[in-house]
Amino acid sequence: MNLKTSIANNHFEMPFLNASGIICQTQEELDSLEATKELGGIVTKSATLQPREGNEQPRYYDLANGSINSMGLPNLGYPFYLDYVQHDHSKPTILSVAGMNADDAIELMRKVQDSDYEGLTELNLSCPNVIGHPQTAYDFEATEKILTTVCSFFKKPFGVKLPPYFDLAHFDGIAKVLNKFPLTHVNTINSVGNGLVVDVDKEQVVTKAKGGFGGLGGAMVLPTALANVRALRLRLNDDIAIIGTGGVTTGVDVFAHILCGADMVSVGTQVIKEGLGVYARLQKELEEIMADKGYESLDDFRGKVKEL
Ligand SMILES: C=Cc1c(C(=O)O)[nH]c(=O)[nH]c1=O
Repeated sequence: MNLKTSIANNHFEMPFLNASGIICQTQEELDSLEATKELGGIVTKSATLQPREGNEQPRYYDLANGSINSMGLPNLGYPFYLDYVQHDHSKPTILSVAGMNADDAIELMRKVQDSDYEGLTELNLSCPNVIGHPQTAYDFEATEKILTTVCSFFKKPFGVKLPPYFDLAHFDGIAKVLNKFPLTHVNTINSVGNGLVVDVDKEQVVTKAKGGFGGLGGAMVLPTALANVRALRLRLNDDIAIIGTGGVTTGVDVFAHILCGADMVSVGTQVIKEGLGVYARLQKELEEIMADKGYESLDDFRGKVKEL
């Protein structure tokens, strides 16, 4: 069974990634990803110009059908992650960066351009939990402006992390902008922003920042994630790969993401619930489904979801 895949000239033995933010903030966490042989690549926590503590606790809450988080971009600062990805690794890395504003985002990309890092970079335009800051990629004009400036100097492979869209006109709008730029990939979706979970027994919300509003992940967002993967696959230039993120709990979900067009699939909430052993289960379940259907490689079914 061949599970190999690629993004631009980056080749992955396995189609599985960790969702940025999940077990990828510290050296120890990143080393545990390196040691997980079923993981095709390592995605770093989104790095900011300055280290950040993040939002007050509680900032993560587990639900039967997913999770809500309001982490607030806690990270060690971009120098740590930029140094980490320049060391030798057994698998490709994706350096995630997130500006607190457009100028920060551009400055971060300049830092990467000026480094010797030649792997993939992912510009996160969709963090929903930074108090007082909107999710950039909901503003198509601002997104185009940032990417125009970045592409005027950034000559290395990079993609963008997108929020979920919920309107066909919005899929059209963001694809029209992204198709203007030489992106290696888009990663869709980030968490579904500004959900609210209420503990009825205590009659209160479950996370502290922003009055309890936070990003939703896990099983409950799978239909939204699949819609975004499918909609963007149908609209983006063929040379822009898609990392499908959101709602993956089983090999069936991985198969569905790829069937909708994903080149790789990243897992977030389920890693928190189950640990890094989840990847061995997902690989086994995906291979069983492929064998049942007579598929030898991901290319045999990628993007071939049928309409009625
Ligand atoms: C980078 C910040 C993000 C965070 C966070 O650090 O709060 N949570 C998410 O669900 N998505 C993000 O992109």
